[in-house]
Amino acid sequence: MIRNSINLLTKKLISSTSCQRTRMRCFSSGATNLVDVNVNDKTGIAVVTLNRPPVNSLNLELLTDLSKTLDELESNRSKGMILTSSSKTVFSAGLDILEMYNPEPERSKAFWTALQDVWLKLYGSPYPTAAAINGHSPAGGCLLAICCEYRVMVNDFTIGLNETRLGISAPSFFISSFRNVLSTREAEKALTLGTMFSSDEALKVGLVDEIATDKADSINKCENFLLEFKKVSSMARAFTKQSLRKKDLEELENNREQDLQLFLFAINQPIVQKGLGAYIQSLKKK
Ligand SMILES: CCCCC/C=C\C/C=C\C/C=C/C(=O)SCCNC(=O)CCNC(=O)[C@H](O)C(C)(C)COP(=O)(O)OP(=O)(O)OC[C@H]1O[C@@H](n2cnc3c(N)ncnc32)[C@H](O)[C@@H]1OP(=O)(O)O
Repeated sequence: MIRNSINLLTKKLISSTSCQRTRMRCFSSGATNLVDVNVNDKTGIAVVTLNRPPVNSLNLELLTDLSKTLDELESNRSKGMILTSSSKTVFSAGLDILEMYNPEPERSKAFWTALQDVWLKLYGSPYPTAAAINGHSPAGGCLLAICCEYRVMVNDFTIGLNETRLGISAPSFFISSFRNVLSTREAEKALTLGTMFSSDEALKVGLVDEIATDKADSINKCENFLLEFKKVSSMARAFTKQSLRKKDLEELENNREQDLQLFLFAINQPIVQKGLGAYIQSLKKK
């Protein structure tokens, strides 16, 4: 019992010493630890790192961890969040296709509900958000980035909502957050074609705000953006952001069940299953 307490104390001391060195507080989001969080004590900004190798595909567990993290940031009155990835080449590969292929009814419901939760919390967060996009960011990966208020993308990767290329339509809340960033004209063209933009193309069209040379540079640039809010009342800032995004947020809030049923209906269509099966095979053959 005493030895256990000493072990616990030693572990706490070691972990607090390593965090002090970088003036960071560390906390993990929950049981499965697929999301790491480091809060800079000086700025109050949290770097949230998706950590589900190999490609951070968004499955139920990762979405649940991310959702809990967003709750913690909100209840801790976070000064800001930078979303990034532990992978060297992928920000997030989007929704885990295996969650939609041969779906198990209860799990698919929980999966989609968790995605809705993450979107509502991230898109509507009272604290400022930025994405340090340090790798490819297709579909659901792009969704996470466009929920944020600012995007800095490392060169030589791709980003976009490519759902039509998989034979599915981007759900309505994907579309509304895309239109919050791009003009309706650009959004329509990119969504219908399923365009994946290079970093330079994404900058040109306004899908990202800055280009970075590497991950550290992207985090630095996101931090500079978030620090600008030091001069602004956080209440006024949050109210303004949420007013601008209110219609989109209410659209999903008021139609969650309908959106869930549409998803379940769509993924259970034989033609969608066939397409997803072929897509999984093509990824495996690469
Ligand atoms: C009106 C009706 C509306 C209703 C709508 C209904 C349904 C729509 C619902 C949702 C919309 C969908 C959103 C999505 O996000 S779908 C996912 C889209 N994602 C992609 O297309 C990306 C696919 N992946 C890639 O292109 C590449 O993997 C990469 C990200 C560019 C990385 O390339 P890299 O070469 O580094 O890795 P690998 O390709 O070798 O992959 C490694 C390993 O991971 C597996 N994998 C990759 N992506 C996914 C994924 N999204 N889900 C699950 N698994 C994935 C890949 O198969 C490899 O596995 P292996 O076992 O071979 O190691």
